[in-house]
Amino acid sequence: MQNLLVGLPDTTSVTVEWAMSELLRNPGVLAKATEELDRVVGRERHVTEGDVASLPYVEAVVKETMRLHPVTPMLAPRLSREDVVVAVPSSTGAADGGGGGGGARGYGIPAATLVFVNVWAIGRDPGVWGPDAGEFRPERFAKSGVDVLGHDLELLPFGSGRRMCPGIALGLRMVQLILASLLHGFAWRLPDGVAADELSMEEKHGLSTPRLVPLEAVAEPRPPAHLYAAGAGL
Ligand code: HEM
Repeated sequence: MQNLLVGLPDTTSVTVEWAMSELLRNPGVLAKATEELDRVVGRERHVTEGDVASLPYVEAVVKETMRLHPVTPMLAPRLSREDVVVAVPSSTGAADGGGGGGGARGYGIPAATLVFVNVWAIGRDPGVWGPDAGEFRPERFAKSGVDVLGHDLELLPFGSGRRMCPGIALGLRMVQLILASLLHGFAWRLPDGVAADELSMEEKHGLSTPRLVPLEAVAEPRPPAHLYAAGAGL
């Protein structure tokens, strides 16, 4: 059933809308991403897919968005095939596991248990991300090497293992390219009278987590007017 919930339009647009929301609430981050685009792409042409690999700060913005706002807060359910103890660092205060791991510290999970992995909670856990876990700070990825490819278990917006998202390459590339194009093509601000700290960040809870209320923002052209003609600058 999970593949009914995911796919291109919803997953990518939900992620881009959260990214834009965070950027509008964090003008310093928005300015830094825009500066990177001006430096790498300039203002005389549009962003192309080939530019994405040269935009590490935009990539970090996407990762930070996926950390705080994973499209599917719970991964597809798993069923444990055997007794297992999931080891955890002692700082989390987990009890001794009783699931067949010889008393190792961790969580004992008996065979045939339905397991839900809450990536939303993992992404906001100060025990994993530090005391600023609730802040939108793409810089945290500058030197960390943590990626969204399913190997780093603290960041699993596309899941992990055999059932991880088969659309990851397309989905990731689309989010990066759409976001870069929006930031490069327009100067963004909140509507008059809406302060950054007043912007609603409430989520609609369900199998996916879009914004509760649609984002409203004002866009003004940045590059020269002739680039907005159909097909120009590509
Ligand atoms: C930003 C974009 C996307 C995100 C964040 C996303 C996220 C996810 C997640 C979290 C899962 C569950 C993985 C697990 O439980 O380990 C999933 C599964 C899946 N995704 Fe995506 N997805 C995205 C884009 C796409 C695209 C573009 C496609 C298809 C073209 C796609 C097709 C699927 C399918 C078919 C599954 C079910 C796989 C299975 O159950 O074996 N997704 N996705």
